[in-house]
Amino acid sequence: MKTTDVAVVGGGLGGLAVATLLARGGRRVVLFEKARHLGGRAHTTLQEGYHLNLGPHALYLAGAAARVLGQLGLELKGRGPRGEGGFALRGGRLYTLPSGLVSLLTTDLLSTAGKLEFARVMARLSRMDASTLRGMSLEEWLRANVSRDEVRAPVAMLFRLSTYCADLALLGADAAVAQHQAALTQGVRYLDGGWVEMVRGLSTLADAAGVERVLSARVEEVTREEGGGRPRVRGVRLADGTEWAAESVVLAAGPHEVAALLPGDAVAAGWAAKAVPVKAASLEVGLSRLPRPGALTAFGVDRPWYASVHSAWARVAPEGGALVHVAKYLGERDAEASEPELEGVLDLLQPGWRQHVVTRRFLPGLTVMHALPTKAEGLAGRPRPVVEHLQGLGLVGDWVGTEGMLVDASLSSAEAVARAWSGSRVGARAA
Ligand SMILES: Cc1cc2nc3c(=O)[nH]c(=O)nc-3n(C[C@H](O)[C@H](O)[C@H](O)COP(=O)(O)OP(=O)(O)OC[C@H]3O[C@@H](n4cnc5c(N)ncnc54)[C@H](O)[C@@H]3O)c2cc1C
Repeated sequence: MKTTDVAVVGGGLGGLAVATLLARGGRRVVLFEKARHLGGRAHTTLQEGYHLNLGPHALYLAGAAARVLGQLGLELKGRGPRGEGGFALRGGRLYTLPSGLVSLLTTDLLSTAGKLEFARVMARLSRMDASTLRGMSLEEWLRANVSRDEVRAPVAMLFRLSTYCADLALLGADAAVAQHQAALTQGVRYLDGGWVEMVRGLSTLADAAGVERVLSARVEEVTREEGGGRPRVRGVRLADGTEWAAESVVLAAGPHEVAALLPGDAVAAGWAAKAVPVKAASLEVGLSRLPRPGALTAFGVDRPWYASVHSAWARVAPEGGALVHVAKYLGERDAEASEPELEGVLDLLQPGWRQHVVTRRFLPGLTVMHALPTKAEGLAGRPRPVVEHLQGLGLVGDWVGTEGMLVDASLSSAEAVARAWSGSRVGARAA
């Protein structure tokens, strides 16, 4: 049997980050990834010179991921929108936003009274202590705090944009407001070369720290033993039968995968049972040129749509070409999207785009986040990164820990596991 100090299951951004942090702390770390390549949902495909992420991806510069990447020493190039070329989309019509989303105040999208209320709500949101909103859904918060329907719709649109969630009746207001504040404080960055650059950067740092990686290696089960009252991990067993002994195991995968790796574990089964995933449909289009160079983003106000010319800010298309992402935020009310529906959004933003298509891809049901922080539980109710009922087990992912959503939660939980296990031998066995 092979041995290591820590076995990390999952080679997405969360698994790579936790493996690097633990290896830098002096652990022997082996990372197992079932796919042939690292990256998970941060994978980017190079198609005809266009760098296609799995849907539109933006790094929140004030979020936990940017903080952890900075601490690791990873610099990522790219830029984010500064408000130019933006439109609100309502009733099949585009409304110009002369200087970005704040300029909802200057369009004819809202009445004068609506503009005043919108400004008041935005100011209030930026100052709020999000943790006081625990137990309330975002929809309840909107109903209690925004009196006009014409204002509620664009405010809801901003929340969809920063959280990816369309189910505002389920989404906890604490998590949503914290994410909205992170998105607005310093804005976002689209990455040159796509999110695979983050994967490459982290994987170089992991190599330098001495992490051993095993690709095409599906872990089938976390092996366990009774240990003086509380059970503890013993290692992992791979699908090909190979066993690794490890003092600790970090599962950097989704809740259903985690439950499958821990058969008979009622706590893990409970995490999977209650997880409400956040889904999106995505149409990516590589164009030889943009028919309307000044039309760069469209935000759906009455429909959960979003379109953005990422190549206007990041190097993700060949010289002269353009990469456009169109997405639909899926939820209970709008559970599906068709390709023609998303094409229709692009028809509004970039009429004539069909004549310039070089490459395209439609992905109807991507999992953006494994579990949305619910009204009942909020961020505080998510599973903890260091698991209590099974010694030596850590969890990393966008459904774990008390900080952030999306990749911010993944990297925050990676940091929390590494911090908790630093200093002493990770979950060391009793002598
Ligand atoms: C359309 C879309 C848009 C997004 N936009 C944004 C955005 O704008 N901003 C943002 O912050 N985030 C965004 N995200 C989310 C972001 O991509 C994820 O939060 C992040 O990539 C998650 O990383 P992870 O390592 O936690 O999980 P994953 O990337 O899912 O990695 C898990 C890995 O574990 C592996 N694995 C699972 N089970 C096993 C097993 N048994 N054995 C071995 N390996 C296993 C998988 O193959 C996978 O590689 C978006 C996601 C999508 C889909």
